[in-house]
Amino acid sequence: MKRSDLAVYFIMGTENCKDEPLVVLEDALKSGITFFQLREKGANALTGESLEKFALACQTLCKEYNVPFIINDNVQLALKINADGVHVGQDDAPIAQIREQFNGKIVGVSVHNDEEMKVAVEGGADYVGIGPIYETQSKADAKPAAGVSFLSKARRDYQDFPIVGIGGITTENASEVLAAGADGVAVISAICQSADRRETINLLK
Ligand SMILES: C=C1C=NC(C(F)(F)F)=NC1=N
Ligand SMILES: [Mg+2]
Repeated sequence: MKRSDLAVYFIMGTENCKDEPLVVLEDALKSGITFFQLREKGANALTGESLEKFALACQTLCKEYNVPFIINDNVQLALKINADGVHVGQDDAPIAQIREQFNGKIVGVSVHNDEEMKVAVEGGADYVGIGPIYETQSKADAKPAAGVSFLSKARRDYQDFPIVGIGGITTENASEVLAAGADGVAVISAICQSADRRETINLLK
């Protein structure tokens, strides 16, 4: 993957959309998202067969638009349906183990400090997600908003490593995240709730 692939990283699960999720995803793909992550969480999250079917439908749409299809956390599902990669947090399996299971695929890691960043980079992650930059509505157990300070430091320490910012990012504050050194922005609500996704996506770049 290229750093520029991270420009507009849409993340979605069935809980994030009022409208039909697959309709939202196709509209987002048509409108120019560059990366997609299926993040199925919450009380009414799909599981088992219905989750697999939904994931396959998302994967088919992403293939049609030549956009990488990443699954959050669910390593087994990502392997089973041959997703383009997986995104894991600090509470998931160690990067070395994930890296081995996803040979030749994309492995993304959430990091919040220098040590986590070092372990992810040295462990072979393809990109890191840094956040929450701003207060987020989309993650119940999010850490407090950290602003761009750590993102800026990570960029100073790793000048060429793929970094995406996440957490409360909108068309209003995306430019600050990019100015701090992110290769792109990861968003849930800004795209799910948009009335004009093409315009929204253009304003996130
Ligand atoms: C908790 C997360 C942090 N970062 C990212 C990404 F933007 F993909 F890097 N995804 C997540 N699910
Ligand atoms: Mg996680």
